[in-house]
Amino acid sequence: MEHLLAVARNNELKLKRFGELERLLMTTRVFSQLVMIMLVDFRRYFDLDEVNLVLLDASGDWLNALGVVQAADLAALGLTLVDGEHTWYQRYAEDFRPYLGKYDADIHADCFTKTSLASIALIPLARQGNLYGGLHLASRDPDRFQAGDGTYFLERLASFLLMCLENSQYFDKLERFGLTDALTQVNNRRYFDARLKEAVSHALRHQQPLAAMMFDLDHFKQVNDQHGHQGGDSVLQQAAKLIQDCLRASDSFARYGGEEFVALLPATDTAASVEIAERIRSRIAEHDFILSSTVTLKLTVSIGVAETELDGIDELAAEQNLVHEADAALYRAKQQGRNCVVAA
Ligand SMILES: Nc1nc2c(ncn2[C@@H]2O[C@H](COP(=O)(O)OP(=O)(O)OP(=O)(O)O)[C@@H](O)[C@H]2O)c(=O)[nH]1
Repeated sequence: MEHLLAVARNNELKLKRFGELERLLMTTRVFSQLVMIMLVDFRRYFDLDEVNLVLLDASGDWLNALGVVQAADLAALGLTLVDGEHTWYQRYAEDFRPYLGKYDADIHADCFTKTSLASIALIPLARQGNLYGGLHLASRDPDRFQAGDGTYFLERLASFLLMCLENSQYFDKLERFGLTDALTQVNNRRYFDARLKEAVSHALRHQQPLAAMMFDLDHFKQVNDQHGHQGGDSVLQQAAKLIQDCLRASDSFARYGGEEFVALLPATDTAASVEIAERIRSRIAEHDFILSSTVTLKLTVSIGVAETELDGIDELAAEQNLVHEADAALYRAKQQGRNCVVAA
């Protein structure tokens, strides 16, 4: 009797705590925070030895929601974004039912990083015959997950998680509309300011270089004067695309205002960024900007490059200095006659 009472109390406590976790998941709208709850809190809550999350990301939406820097941080905690088919995908492809049972390194090594695991649960995140990812739970206790255990709770958890993840993506998209420049469709200043904070903090933490580039189209006023504001708008759109195409996916690029653009290049020092800036400068100079079927024009760009200090500096000062120095270098490029790259 005593024992039954203890079990009942224990179950009640578990349900109450799970209710709290569910509420937390439901009210968390930011994708990265949701992932943190799934990777860190789940581990603690379910007393597991490893938790990993795989998300199918063929469209790149999840990666976009995180940004490359944050995606790398979460990857270290157990998030894998998969842009195509993967061995684990075939694992679920048959019926999208959870697998509970023994951990076999020959079969399951790609789902976990630890090797001393005894039992696992591989839970597909699926709905209506579509697979979106998988949650992988592992324990050193061989009895923790056993073939034949009921999977109702895990399947219910998986569909709940999928709903929360999708919701966070809707919120991210809504937010993103406020972070995109309407004319050029590249990121706007607000986006850049947020990314600058993250990128500087990451650079200081990992003692990795971080470069900034400021771009300003030369004599842009004349474009407006000669071809009208619409002509100027079209040039801005083409220039934004040209510059963005020269940058990596891990770089952050934004319209800073007017005819000024800015880029952040993680893990890139001054020498490498000057090379990249030089490539962009000559690409713009060579480009025929098309204004109509009969009118094209040539244009140049001036570029200022700077690299963040890594030693003895706080984050806020590093952010301000980086932008200020790139801007000062750009000013010098203008003074030196335009159509050139100047490093701080
Ligand atoms: N068409 C268009 N023009 C813009 C936009 N934003 C800013 N401008 C124009 O960009 C021009 C910037 O001119 P200035 O700052 O004088 O510089 P500039 O003519 O580019 O000369 P330098 O920068 O010194 O080489 C101004 O005429 C602004 O009106 C925009 O969204 N569309």
